[in-house]
This record gives sequence, C-alpha cells and structure tokens, in this order.
Amino acid sequence: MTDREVRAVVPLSAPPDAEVPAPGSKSVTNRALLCAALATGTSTLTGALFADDTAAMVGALRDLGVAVDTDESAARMVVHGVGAAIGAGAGAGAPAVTVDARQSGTTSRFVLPAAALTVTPVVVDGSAQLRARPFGPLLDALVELGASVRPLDRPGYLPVEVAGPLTAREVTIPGHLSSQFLSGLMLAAPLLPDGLTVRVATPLVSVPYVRMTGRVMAAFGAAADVTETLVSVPAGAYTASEYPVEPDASAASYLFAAAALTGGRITVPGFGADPLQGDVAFVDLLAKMGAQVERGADAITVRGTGTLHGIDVDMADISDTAQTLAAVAVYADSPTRVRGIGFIRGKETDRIAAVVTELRRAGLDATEDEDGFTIHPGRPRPTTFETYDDHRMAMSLALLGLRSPGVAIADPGCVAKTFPTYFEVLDSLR
Ligand SMILES: O=C(O)C1=C[C@@H](OP(=O)(O)O)[C@@H](O)[C@H](O)C1
Ligand SMILES: C=C(OP(=O)(O)O)C(=O)O
Repeated sequence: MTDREVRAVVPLSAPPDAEVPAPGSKSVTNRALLCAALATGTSTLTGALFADDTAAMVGALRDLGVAVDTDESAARMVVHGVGAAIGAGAGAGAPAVTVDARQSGTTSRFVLPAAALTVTPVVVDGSAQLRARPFGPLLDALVELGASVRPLDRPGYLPVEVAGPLTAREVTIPGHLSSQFLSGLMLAAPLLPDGLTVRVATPLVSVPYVRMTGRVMAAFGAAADVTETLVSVPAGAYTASEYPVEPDASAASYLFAAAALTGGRITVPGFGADPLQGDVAFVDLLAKMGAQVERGADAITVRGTGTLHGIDVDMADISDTAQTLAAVAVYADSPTRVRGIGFIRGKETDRIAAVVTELRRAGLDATEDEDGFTIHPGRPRPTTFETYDDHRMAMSLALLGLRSPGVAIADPGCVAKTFPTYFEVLDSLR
C-alpha cells in the first residue's frame, strides 16, 4: 500500500497583490456542451473548463454518439451536434450503452433526460460517491413523462437504465433537494414534441443555476420562461453557436477569500457586467464582512482591509461557496451563522458535518445546525485536514494555511473535479 498524499500549505510571507485568472465555469461548460450536442451543426466553446466533471460530460456525449474535439491548451471544445438523435445508436432492444458520469452531479442529472429522448436504452452510472447521491425526483419525473426507468441497484439511485420517448408535456418536481433535476429536464425540453411545463412543488434551492440554464439555452436558440415555481419551455430546436464560457465563480471564491483573509488584493478577470453564475454574489458577503469589493465590467477585485466581521446569512442560492465562507469566518471578530443549506448534506459529502468536524479538528469552535453551521473565530492549531473526496473541502481548508502555520490537506488530488491546478494557483500567490 502506498502512503496517501498530504499537501502542506505554507503561510504567505506577504499579502498577495495580483491578477489571477480562474478556470472556466463547470456549470456553464456542462450546459453549453449538452446544448451544443442537442443542436444540429458544429458549435465551438472557448474558455471551457478542463477538469474531471467536464471530462465526464464529454465522455457521456461521446458514448451517446456525439463527436467532441477538445484542445486543452486552447481551452476549446468543438461539438458536432446530433439534435434529438442523441443516444439513438442501435435503437430499441439494442444492448444499453453505459455512460459513466464519474463524480459529476451536473453530468448525470443533465444527461438522464436527454438520454430518454429516444427509445434506445442508456445506463447512467457513476462513482461510489455519485451512487450515494439522490436521483429519485428526477427518475420519477421521467416516468411521469413516459420514459421507462429501470433501477439497476437501489430505486432512486444510480445506476439506472432509461429509455424514451418522453411524450407528456407537464410534470411536477420538488425543488428543495437539488436544482439540477429541473435544469436537466429544461435542457431536454425543447426537443419534446409539445415542449414542457415543470411545476416546482417545494421551495427551490440553487435558484441562480436554473436561471443560468435558461440563459445558456437562449444562447443556443432555445426559449425558456423561468420562475421559481414554474418553468415553461416551448417545443423547438437548438442552433449551433460560438460560445465563450465565463470563468468559474465558485473557483474564484477561494481567490477572493484569500485576499479577504490575508489583507491582500486579488483581481479575477473575465466576469462580464451580468455574469451567469449566482456564485459571484459571494463577494457581496465578503463586503458585508468588511472587505472592499469592486465588481467592474470585466473583472472582480477584492481587497482585504485587515478587519473581518461575522455575518448571519442564508446561502441557499450560492451553497457551493458556504465552505469558503466558513474558512473566512475563522478570522472574523465575531461568529458567523450560515443558514438555508440543509441540502448540501447530499453533495459530494455531508458538507455541513464535514466542515464542522474539520474546523473542530483544528481546535476551533464550530457547531452544526440542521440547515447550516455556526463558526466562532479562533486560531487553528497545526492540522492535517481530511477532505472526504470533496474538492470544496480541500480548496476551502487550504485557505487557512495561507494565514495559519501547520496546515496540510489530505488527498489534495480531489480538486481535479473542478479546479485541477488549484494548488499551483495558490502557490502563485507567493
Ligand atoms: O446546476 C449546476 O450547475 C449546479 C447546481 C448546484 O447543485 P444543486 O442544485 O444540487 O444545489 C451546485 O451545487 C452544483 O455545483 C452545480
Ligand atoms: C456540488 C457540486 O457538484 P455536482 O453537484 O455538479 O457534482 C460542486 O461542484 O460543488
């Protein structure tokens, strides 16, 4: 057995003052890839993310008969769309194609409805971690819409075999577990014979991601009318597009947090005046805590002021940045309470339990609430943090090491899910 990898993070000797590019957005890349696959003609994505989650989507599309050419050094992906014939392969009764969504929630939840557009059976599977995440509401919706859904292990979980066609025009789903079920249905909806109306029966989490879905669809020529309780998509078609992917706002949260907690300045270029990602609002929380924030027309800058105050905040819209905020909260002068994020117990790991357990491991006072956590300021003692195969645990806890000595991150390779160069980028702040 080989020793597992542990990566030390050494405190910065001086506050950073830098412009730091972030990788392309995972959420936008995976939406644009699927819209391009469902279009007819050739689309080109620039600024695309090359990471495990987008490799999962590219692999899934190829398995479903879509040619995708990638050039990582140019951050470019070229997709030869096949329209509604996605996954049509050998037709009804043929042996099912198996798609491996790896650890990717977006890939699995977005591909399932698209794979049910034709009668050809498709199996969607993933890592052990993804097999533990919920799929029930999406699978129930597909059945209601006319698909055949055959669980190959536990009902409501991967692996599952789906076959179309989808014939109904209306369905109701819960919104409180994940917005990805709704986004997945929306992405396939223009290719349904009568379009689709989705009613959202319980309060929708991660709302900005659903609006993002509508906006990426629009860039590929498909309409969607989006509210938090009702989404309507008329029948139509996707058109091929030249599509620039914006930088990843969740990835950028670590860079902005680094500036806030070290008293430095970091600018992340490439965010337009009206970004698609709700997670850009993370910087507004840093501003509430005491950092200076400039949201310009083509970049966002955060300057730490040396003072940070605790806040009480609902992060249901931007929960991927909750762990980042927990790291910043350690250096505030009063406690921070994060609410509204009970559903992140169903992500890569139970993120509420994990963040509280790890901060306590470092001797800090942190408590778990049903729908969030409370972090009390303190000085972390030298600690090797566990990361639970969760990229966001690794990236958030590493921030503590920029300011406090003795921090190390176990299994740092898990950052490959969305930000493979993360530790090199942190090192570039030195
Ligand atoms: O649609 C998306 O791209 C995402 C939606 C969010 O998930 P939930 O809707 O499950 O909260 C987010 O956490 C995930 O990283 C990406
Ligand atoms: C929850 C996440 O990813 P996904 O649901 O797409 O696997 C994430 O990136 O934090």
